Amino acid sequence: MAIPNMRIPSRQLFIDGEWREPVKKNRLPVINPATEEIIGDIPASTAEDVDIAVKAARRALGRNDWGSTTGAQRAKYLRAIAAKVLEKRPELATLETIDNGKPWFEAASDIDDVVACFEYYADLAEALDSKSKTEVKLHLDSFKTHVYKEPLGVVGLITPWNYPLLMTTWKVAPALAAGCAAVLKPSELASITSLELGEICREVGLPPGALNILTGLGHEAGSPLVSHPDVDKIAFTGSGPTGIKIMTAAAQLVKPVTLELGGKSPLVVFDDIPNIDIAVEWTLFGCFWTNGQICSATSRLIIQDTIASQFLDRLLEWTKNIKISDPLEEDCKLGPVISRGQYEKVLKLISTAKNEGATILYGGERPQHLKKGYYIQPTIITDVDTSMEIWKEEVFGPVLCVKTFKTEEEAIELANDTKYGLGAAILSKDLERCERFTKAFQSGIVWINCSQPCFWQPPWGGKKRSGFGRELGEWSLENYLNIKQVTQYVSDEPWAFYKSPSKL
Ligand SMILES: NC(=O)C1=CN([C@@H]2O[C@H](COP(=O)(O)OP(=O)(O)OC[C@H]3O[C@@H](n4cnc5c(N)ncnc54)[C@H](O)[C@@H]3O)[C@@H](O)[C@H]2O)C=CC1
Ligand SMILES: NCCCC(=O)O
Ligand code: NA
Repeated sequence: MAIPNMRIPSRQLFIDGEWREPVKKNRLPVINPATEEIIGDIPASTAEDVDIAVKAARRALGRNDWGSTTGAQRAKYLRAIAAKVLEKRPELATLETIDNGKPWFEAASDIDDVVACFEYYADLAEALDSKSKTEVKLHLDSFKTHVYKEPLGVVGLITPWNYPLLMTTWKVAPALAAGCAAVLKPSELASITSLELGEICREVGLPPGALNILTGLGHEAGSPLVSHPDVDKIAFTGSGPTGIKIMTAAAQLVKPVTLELGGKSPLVVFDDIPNIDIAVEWTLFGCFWTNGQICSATSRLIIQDTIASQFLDRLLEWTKNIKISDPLEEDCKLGPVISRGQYEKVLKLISTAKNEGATILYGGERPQHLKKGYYIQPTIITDVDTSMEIWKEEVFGPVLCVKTFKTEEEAIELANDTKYGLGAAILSKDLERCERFTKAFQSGIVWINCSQPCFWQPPWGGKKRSGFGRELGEWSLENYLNIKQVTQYVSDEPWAFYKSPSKL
């Protein structure tokens, strides 16, 4: 497949079904992390734009062309969006790669997931019609109670940069399926493909105001969205500190939030693995896929001491074999991290690990052959102590730290030794042991004999400092529905709680 060359389309904000210049007319640069060059710009929205977008969303909910649609009618729009995304797959993949830095073939596979997600939520939107009013059986005949599932209202969706269009889709697809009107604020570090989703919605004729897209900085656009009194809910994916800020601001308005935050997930490897190369590859994929910028990365390898030396030797050979290049090259397997800020943050975490006494077994620096771009070698750190920052803090870069264990109890203790609780993985031939670990892992996601595969049907999310709420599957639809119970008195008899006054 020839990778198309692309220029960044120049876009405005997408509000009320059309492109609108931000009130303050500011714009932000778009930087290609592989070249460090400015390749375009995006509009910078502020509180004034947020207010205009929220009003447009509220109007959409009040109009028949969106607010009173059935799930089946909304499904048509979702399927039309899916078809358009598929049609534009090569161009969207290229835009994703030059904006985010992920290898082109990974970006293209993200776009496939976007298509599947919109189609999946179209099916769920259709199915919603038969579930939007259900009777609840009571112990009394004089009353009838029904439960209505209705759109929650205007929802604010705030997304990160590591899977730009996919994380946007994880929120937009279920929100639209539920019949909400959405205001999306993608990350300023990778907004291009989310703006292209606006163009796709315009082309398929999505009713104005159903989806509004405001690019801009977190504190200038995201924060006013969270605090806006006419926004009914916030769904957020990003860092822990920002999640805390969002939850604090939302609490002032008793506004519900779902938070998909960071992680420091373990990968436990036992010496009974049937094939060391299969186990080594899952270990690499679990931490170095997406240029290492995965919220659920299994960035802590916990390996049984009986196999550790042989496993690490093989891990080194596989790691040296990873092709690090411009992500537009066909067989690139590791591109740059998202930004200079992230590049410096990751290198700082590595140097702190060294200063605290850990060993950089491999990597830890800029690859020699790449003088430009925010590239960091895939890095393996050993002689790690549980008191070290590299063991405790999320790196969000291609950095794997390693500890050994002797017994199952020790492995479980090490695996759960984290403030996070997103994912956890175990590689072992003994499936009863895997079952024991599944129960013992303090996480929302468990992988057995693999790491990272993520599908749109099961729930996605964590516990502890990884946040709460679930994305994907039917679970995500619930995030955007209001559950209303309706109780009707169906008897002709008086209620007779009070003594009736003398007859009229
Ligand atoms: N869990 C995940 O999937 C992700 C975790 N991260 C973690 O977050 C760290 C920082 O990355 P960032 O992109 O800066 O994440 P971030 O959490 O700062 O930003 C994520 C989104 O929140 C918005 N935002 C920032 N401050 C806000 C505020 N006060 N109110 C409302 N919205 C706000 C941003 O504009 C962006 O759209 C990374 O180093 C990584 O550790 C980053 C991206 C994804
Ligand atoms: N495979 C999707 C992971 C989602 C995230 O890193 O936020
Ligand atoms: Na960028």
